[in-house]
Amino acid sequence: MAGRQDELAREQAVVSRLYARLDELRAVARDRLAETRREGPSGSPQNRSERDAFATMYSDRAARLDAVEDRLVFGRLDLDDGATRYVGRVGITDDEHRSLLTDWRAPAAQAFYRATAVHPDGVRRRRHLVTTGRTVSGIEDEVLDLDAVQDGLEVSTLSGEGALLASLAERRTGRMSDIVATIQGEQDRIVRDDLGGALVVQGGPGTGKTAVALHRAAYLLYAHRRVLERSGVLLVGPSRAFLRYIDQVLPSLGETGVVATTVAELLPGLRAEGVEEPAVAELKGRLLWGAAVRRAVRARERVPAADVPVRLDGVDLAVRRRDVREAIARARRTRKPHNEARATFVREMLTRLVDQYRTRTDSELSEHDVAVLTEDLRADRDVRVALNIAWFPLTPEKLVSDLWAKPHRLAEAAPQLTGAERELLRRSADSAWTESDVPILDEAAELLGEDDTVARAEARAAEAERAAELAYAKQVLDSTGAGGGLVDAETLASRFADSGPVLTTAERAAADRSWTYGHVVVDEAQELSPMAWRALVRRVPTRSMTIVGDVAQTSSVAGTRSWRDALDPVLRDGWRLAELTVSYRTPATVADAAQRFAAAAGLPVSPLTAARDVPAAMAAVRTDDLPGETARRAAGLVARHVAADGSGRVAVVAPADRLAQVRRALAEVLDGVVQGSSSPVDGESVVVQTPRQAKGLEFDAVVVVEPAEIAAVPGDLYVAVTRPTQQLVLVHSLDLPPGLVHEG
Ligand SMILES: Nc1ncnc2c1ncn2[C@@H]1O[C@H](COP(=O)(O)OP(=O)(O)OP(=O)(O)O)[C@@H](O)[C@H]1O
Repeated sequence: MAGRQDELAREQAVVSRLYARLDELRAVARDRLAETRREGPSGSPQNRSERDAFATMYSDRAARLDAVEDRLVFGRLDLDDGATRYVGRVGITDDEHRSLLTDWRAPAAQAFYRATAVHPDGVRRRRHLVTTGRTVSGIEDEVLDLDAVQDGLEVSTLSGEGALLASLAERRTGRMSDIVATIQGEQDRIVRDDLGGALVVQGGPGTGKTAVALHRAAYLLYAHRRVLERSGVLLVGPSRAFLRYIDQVLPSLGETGVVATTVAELLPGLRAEGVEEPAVAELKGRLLWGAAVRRAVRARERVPAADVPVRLDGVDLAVRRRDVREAIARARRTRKPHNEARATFVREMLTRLVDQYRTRTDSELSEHDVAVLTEDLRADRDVRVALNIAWFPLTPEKLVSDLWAKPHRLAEAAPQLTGAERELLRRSADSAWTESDVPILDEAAELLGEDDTVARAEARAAEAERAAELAYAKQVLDSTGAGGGLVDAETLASRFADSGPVLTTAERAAADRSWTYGHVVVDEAQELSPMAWRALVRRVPTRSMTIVGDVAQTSSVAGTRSWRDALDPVLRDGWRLAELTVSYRTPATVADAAQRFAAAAGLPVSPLTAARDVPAAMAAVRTDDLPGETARRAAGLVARHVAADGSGRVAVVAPADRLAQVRRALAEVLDGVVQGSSSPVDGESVVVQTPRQAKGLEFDAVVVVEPAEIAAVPGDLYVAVTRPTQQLVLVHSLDLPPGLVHEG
């Protein structure tokens, strides 16, 4: 015992020293920030923007150092050569740049996650340090000794088992936390995999796909900071509620520059809040819309049925069919988007009308005459109308809403759809946009482009200015010796370039539909339709992606049951598959029942082994009073799992048409505790949700109401029963679906 106390004291001394150094570094960053700000708003514009850039750099650094307070150091490696290495959230060095703490993402930390007795990787002993605040409260050692394995002494395949199991047993708070101290070997291999190409991570519920995807984003930002800081990383999740559930993970890993969005929010400034039937979403998700939108755009580049007479200065002219045909062909040859190619079409037509005028009046026209005539023609109402009809300037919204509201437009664009399918898509022009409209709108935006004659001139001027700023920023970095991996010349230049508040890469990217990212992370990727894949892939020309999901949990009819079917059309052979097989969330009893159900229902399940079991993890109650029994059971779970400090979360997962009655019953039993929120992030201890709202989330305990009804979409029931970390209660009046054991 004394030995252990001594060890704790020794580790405490190291940990205290690391926190003291962290405090020093924070103070330095704050002092520099204060100094920069003290200089006030004087000096030349160049001085001011330089100061702004440094202020942003120091405040970024201060924010990063603040974010790593909790469990700053969590590991220690004792190496064969006698050296010792501490592993933590960030790298810390002393005044002389000697390493005190190794960033978990550095190559030197990899052995902390990967070394095993069979492959010790130069490690003699791995130590997990458990800290509470700044106090070391526990130590767990693993001696990587092959003899022990051969003697059958070391049987666990989990690394840092004690620390891992303790973290799995913790009460949930409604927010996801990082797993940096206990990442397992199979997860670490995914986290540190190469940046290039698309990596698909398939795994059953609770195998850590979301956690791994987020840690991988943090790892890539560390290992490829120069590339990714400039181009940015995009994270796509299934809903706003889900993004809020995970939004503290990356900051706790010291990374704040990731753009998080949903498919519904992919287009800046457009809100897609409408809802629609699954059958409509499925239709809109089909790949056919790529070609259909192209046809719809082409239909707005049209030769009139007859020549259109126009009159200028008493001279009769005509917008002739042949001229329109040739001008259209010429404009198309530019291969520019519709609205941009329109300038070529209009110029060509005006030239031909001037030629007609010259022939009709049999006159010599000076350069000046031609310029005046061209402008008069351009301003003439009849000419404008005739040219618009031939080449209509369009917004994506107008193009797509015409498809849904005007049957002839849809028939012309998507002739392969049946009459019944077209009828299904029909809706009025003022209907709200839905999530499945977004990829179609994106396709339209891509093909239409912008009418940007002015914008292009501005862009050229801005580009010249930016080149000058870049040169200046380089000079600043050289002369001050700043940089140090925190900011590069381009980032600095882009900060100089903004006259308003300094914008980060993430802010600029989020506001720009055509921004292309350096890496895209997609979670719950099985739900995406083929059209949504097209829209995402467009945003990452390098195809560098992390795609995580579970094809057995698919609930959207537009989603996928096979990665090959979903990805081959958009990524061809540019993707590779990795699998996660250990469930960290769900107790073994529950995981096994879920697997039996899924197999019986024919879902494409992945192999799954639970990391642990929990006593009395599962129960089923048959009743004629579903709402009442549900409420009583939920109240029991709240009493058991929600602590006085507010930690602990309980969910009731019910079919959509039962939510209201369940909420009412619960409100009676729990005295108004349930506010009707559908998100655990809002601090409520108990929430009532549909399986789809619960997707990706987790709770200490879950009541699933009438599983047989939820099983109408088997993936939904699979999701519902795999949400608890401790306890699952099935409340039912109908027979349970096959595989879910009744335990009374
Ligand atoms: N190595 C680990 N150490 C500690 N906790 C872990 C580890 N791996 C996963 N977990 C925990 O297991 C739970 C499930 O993880 P996560 O939500 O990432 O799984 P998932 O595969 O995305 O699940 P689903 O398919 O249901 O969305 C989380 O609480 C996560 O923190």
